[in-house]
Amino acid sequence: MGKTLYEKVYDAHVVSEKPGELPLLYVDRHLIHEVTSPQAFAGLRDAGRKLRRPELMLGTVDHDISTREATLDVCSPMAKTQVTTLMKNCADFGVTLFGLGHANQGIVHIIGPQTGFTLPGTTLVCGDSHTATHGAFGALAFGIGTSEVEHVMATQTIKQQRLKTMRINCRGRLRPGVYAKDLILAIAGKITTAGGTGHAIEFAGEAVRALSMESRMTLCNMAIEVGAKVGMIAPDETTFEYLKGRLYAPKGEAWDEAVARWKTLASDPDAVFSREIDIDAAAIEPQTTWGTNPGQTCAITGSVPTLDSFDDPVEREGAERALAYIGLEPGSRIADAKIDVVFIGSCTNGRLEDFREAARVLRGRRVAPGVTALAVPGSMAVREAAEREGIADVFRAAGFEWRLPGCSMCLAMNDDRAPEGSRVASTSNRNFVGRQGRGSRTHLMSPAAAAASAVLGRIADPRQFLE
Ligand SMILES: CC(C)[C@H](C(=O)O)[C@@H](O)C(=O)O
Ligand code: SF4
Repeated sequence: MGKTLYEKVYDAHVVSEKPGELPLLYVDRHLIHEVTSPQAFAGLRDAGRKLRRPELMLGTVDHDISTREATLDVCSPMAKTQVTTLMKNCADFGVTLFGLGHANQGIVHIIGPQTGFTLPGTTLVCGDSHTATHGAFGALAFGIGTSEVEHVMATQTIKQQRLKTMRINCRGRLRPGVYAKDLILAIAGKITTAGGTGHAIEFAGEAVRALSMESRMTLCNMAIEVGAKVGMIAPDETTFEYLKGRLYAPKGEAWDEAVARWKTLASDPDAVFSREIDIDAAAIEPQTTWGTNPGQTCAITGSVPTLDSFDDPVEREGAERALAYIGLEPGSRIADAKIDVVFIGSCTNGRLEDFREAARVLRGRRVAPGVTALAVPGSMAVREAAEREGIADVFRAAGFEWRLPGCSMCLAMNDDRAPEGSRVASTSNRNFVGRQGRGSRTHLMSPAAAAASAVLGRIADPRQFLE
């Protein structure tokens, strides 16, 4: 029987497997950031241990740094401590760090791919739940806890259960004005936030093959939001073209060898998945969330569900609670919801393509009066490229604040917080209660939809602004 992409990468990394114990996997790549690494380094120090392979690690600062200035002076005491601790740890232990102001600094899930640190067929871990993003390259990538971070630092291995496999076949092509973000929100709406639990998801089908690498990352980024630790896409010419020539990508003969190897990773035609799901990608409309988890979605052209539409009493009660928090009437048109804040950024949608698409909507238009709009590039490289292309000017002219890279209002650990009670059109991945600031209310959507919402001051379909 053939193997799936996930099984091929998993099996190639098993170091030891004993009855009654979790298999031990070799780790090829380890990304770290300021929030989940300090205790791990401290544990290592206490035990008098060194890093097993510091050259396989890469660090960045992203979660609680300021996006106004690239200095620690304007950061919270907590951020100061975390960032300076990471700087010291990386210096002491010999880890490359893209620190504040560094040309490669950015959100951890953006800088890995951008530098070619993320490669097909590798195992990649990070103390961060959105590590599945890197699966877009055909890497087996997943988030780990802080004690596991320490284990990887000391041994370059991790204990990891074999997951069940799920293939999501995305048939047809996404229509213009409909993006990878809409696809993953539609999937979340269909399978719920628990649909992928215990599975490694493979996104496949014509719609996925047609996506750029940046869009594929958006898709895999949110695998965790449907309950799966892992989301993968088979590497192909799009993948190779993206990686070629990047800082840490193999060069010369090693590149040709690597590509030949990567071409063998795709799931075999006779591979069997534990579960298969079909999605009609061509039928998807722009999506947004109406509730407090990413599975509570509807079409932007549609309405918030009525309570009668829920058969399951638990779901119905959840919807009722979510709507009370979000402040929307059951059955109301979602496009009537007025917004106060717009956030374009995060590891879901903070890449160049995202800003390009939003700029298509914003060119020659203005943010509606009373709306605060933030554009936060996912990395310094994204920011520079957007400046060079004139995109940054489009955002500024429209009335957006054009910031420095970081997680920012995705989780509001720095001072980018949506005010209490405000409604936010956001390109991030989580719409949990209070996620973007205490009492804030989040609607997840694509960058083009967020830009359209900024212009109209209410949740808006981007297609009306796209020629
Ligand atoms: C801070 C970090 C541990 C967290 C995560 O694991 O995802 C954050 O990135 C998030 O998105 O909530
Ligand atoms: S941008 Fe948001 S989701 Fe991504 S790593 Fe940062 S906090 Fe987590």
